[in-house]
Amino acid sequence: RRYPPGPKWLPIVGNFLEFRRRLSEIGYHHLVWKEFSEEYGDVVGLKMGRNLVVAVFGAEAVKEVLTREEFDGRPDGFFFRLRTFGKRLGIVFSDGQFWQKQRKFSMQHLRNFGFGRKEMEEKIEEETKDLIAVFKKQCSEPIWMHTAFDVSVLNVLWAMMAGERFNINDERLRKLLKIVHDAFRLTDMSGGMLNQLPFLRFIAPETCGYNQLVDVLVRMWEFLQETISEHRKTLCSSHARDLIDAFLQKMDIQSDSSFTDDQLMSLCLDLFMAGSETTSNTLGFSVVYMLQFPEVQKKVQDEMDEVVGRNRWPTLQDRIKLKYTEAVLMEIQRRANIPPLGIAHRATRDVSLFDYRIPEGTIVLTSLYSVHMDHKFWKDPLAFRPERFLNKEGNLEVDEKYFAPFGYGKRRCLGESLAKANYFLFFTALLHNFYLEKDCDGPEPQLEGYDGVTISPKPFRAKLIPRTD
Ligand code: HEM
Repeated sequence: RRYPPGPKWLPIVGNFLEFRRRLSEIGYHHLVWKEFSEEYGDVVGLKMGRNLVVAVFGAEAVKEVLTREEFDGRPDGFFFRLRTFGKRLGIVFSDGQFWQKQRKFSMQHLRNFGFGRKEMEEKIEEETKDLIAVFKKQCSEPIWMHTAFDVSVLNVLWAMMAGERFNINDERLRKLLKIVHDAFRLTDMSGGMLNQLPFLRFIAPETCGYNQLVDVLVRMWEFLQETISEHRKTLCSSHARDLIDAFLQKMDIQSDSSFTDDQLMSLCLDLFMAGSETTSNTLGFSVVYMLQFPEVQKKVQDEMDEVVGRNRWPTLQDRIKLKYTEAVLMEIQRRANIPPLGIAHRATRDVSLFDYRIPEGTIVLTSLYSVHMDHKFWKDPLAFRPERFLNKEGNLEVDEKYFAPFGYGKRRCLGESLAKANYFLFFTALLHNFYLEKDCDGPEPQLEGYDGVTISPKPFRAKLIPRTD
């Protein structure tokens, strides 16, 4: 068995230069990979600097990788360790027993603090009320919408993690979230230039993104350190107020050496980053789609008026009846492909995949984009057509093999229930309260966003017209 097909490797850099050349023409990492798949098939093998990188395409191959234990590893290397003090820590880029333990701990304690339960919904409702009130105050002018949900979305997670919330206009947090957005645009899922050719940080620290990345990390560490120190000072051994407290208590019992100061910081960093960026971008794009497809916006509002009425706001209990609205939310996720390549996996031993041999340590990328844009299954994948998720009777019909915005398998998104609840409640609250219209004096809202680990909406404003009827 042989390594998957791909372009010829050059000494030292492998396919690095060819990838960069294509990227400068095409503009998006996932579309460069798509081009490779058109030339070489559903399993493509490259060498990027020192890393072997295999990418898989189509529902069959993606599901195969995401459900096989031997692909449950995460990449290692300079870029991935930079975030976590040169060690393999955190939850997103750790693996093996360490990851299993940390994932279980985080899930269990987030649940204790409301995650996936009624308390979470109540918390989201509070945040939606607050955000809508801010919009109502500001809506005489068009409002910048691409990052409008950032703080509110983070507040829901932060309540469970750190027991606090931020004012929607909190300047420091807004700045922090802005640099997190920028950081997501600096690199790509294979670890980017810094992982492939780490010596570049000495020769071209600016161009390879090293300086900017370190700047983001230092600011994040400072912010998290303050929060953790505050918790340490006021910790009570018999009562945990939030996830940080629960972690500190576990550290104090000293029953498990994987619970350390560095790990607490890394865990917070991972949850902060994974939890804020993806959901805010999805909500940002949902506004773009509603501006570009006003007829869909109207149908959502009509459905909500009929099912929920005008006397109260939609709740999670209404979801089951708001079928068209749910179909719209799914279609936005399918079409916008916020994490187009999911999160990189790693082969934990030599494995065979279909007819190919994948050596231990190979980084494996799963093109969720290719699943959502599969021509055979979706027929017209580029079209924005929420009805594709509804059957003849008007009921939701989803084939999970072809719709996997949160991935599958053991490394499936840990925040899925929170993300879905946030997405539904913020979106419906916005459309319940306002008609959304384009701001003709501002930049046109773009369906295609900025490239990066996650695709993010380009800046745009919208006119929010209160629905008074
Ligand atoms: C719409 C919003 C979101 C989307 C589309 C999304 C999508 C994903 C995807 C595709 C993965 C990778 C699965 C894989 O490795 O194969 C992932 C992993 C992850 N997500 Fe999310 N996510 C979202 C929101 C959240 C939120 C709110 C949190 C916060 C709690 C979160 C935390 C994580 C974590 C910690 C992982 C890594 C899990 C692991 O490696 O075991 N995500 N997410």
